[in-house]
Amino acid sequence: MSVPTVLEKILARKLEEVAERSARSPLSEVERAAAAADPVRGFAEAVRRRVQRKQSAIIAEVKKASPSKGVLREHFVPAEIAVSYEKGGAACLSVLTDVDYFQGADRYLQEARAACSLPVLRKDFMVDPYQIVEARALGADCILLIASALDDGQMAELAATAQAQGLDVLVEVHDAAELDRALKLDLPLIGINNRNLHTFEVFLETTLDLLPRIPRDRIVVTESGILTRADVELMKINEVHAFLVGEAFMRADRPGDELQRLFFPGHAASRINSGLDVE
Ligand SMILES: O=C(O)c1ccccc1NCC(=O)[C@H](O)[C@H](O)COP(=O)(O)O
Repeated sequence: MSVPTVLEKILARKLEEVAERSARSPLSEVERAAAAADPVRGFAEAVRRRVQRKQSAIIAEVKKASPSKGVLREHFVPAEIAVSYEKGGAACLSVLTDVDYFQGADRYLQEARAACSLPVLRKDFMVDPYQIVEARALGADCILLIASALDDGQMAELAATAQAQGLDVLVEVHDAAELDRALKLDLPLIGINNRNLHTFEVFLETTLDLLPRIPRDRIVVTESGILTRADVELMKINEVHAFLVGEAFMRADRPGDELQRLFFPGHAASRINSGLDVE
């Protein structure tokens, strides 16, 4: 028998977690909370608006720790980080809610969203429709579907639940076979994760290799391993304008300042947030 990878362990734990949570709060109760949640902020639209102008659309991640890197940030105050990201010119936030492997929490999403006006992705490992309704109840605007964690039937069911809840979906792939499966769903945001979630290897070429296979009506989000100005330039000269970035910002004293330095050097954040052309 082969040793399970970290992704496989995370997914096994998620199934237990869903069982525990639904025993504590039945679906009907979570559905009522979801129906009473604040109106959604358009996540895909916030990304699209910038990409159409060839401006960088940054989905800035709020992540205390990760399985591959351990603790990234000791001073971790999600509301403070969210404010800093908004000032630095982020288009959206991604907040880790997974407790066991990322030291995340549901309340981090709520605190980050309440502190700013940006749309928020619930960054977690979705395996059951319950978690999607829960995401809406928490105030999320978008959820993540990871193709390598789901079969076609599960992806379609989870995407339909998200749509019924009014949530956007970021569907994440790492290779051509996963991309073909993701493209069967009518979803505008395609995330290409440069990190192999089984081995943790990171290659930015993953995005560049898959790009030619993606129809022009989809928005490509390059995810993971963007650390330097050269990484950003490499993506931009290949017409990739949407980025999901965590580590580079989380290790900085002021995450929003680092965002601005990496993506909008020499420009005032007020111009970025007002939608003026800055690149
Ligand atoms: O980051 C990990 O170690 C990890 C392990 C297993 C599953 C997912 C994992 N990360 C999620 C992500 O892909 C990143 O948080 C996201 O793309 C940002 O990446 P980075 O800028 O490299 O922090």
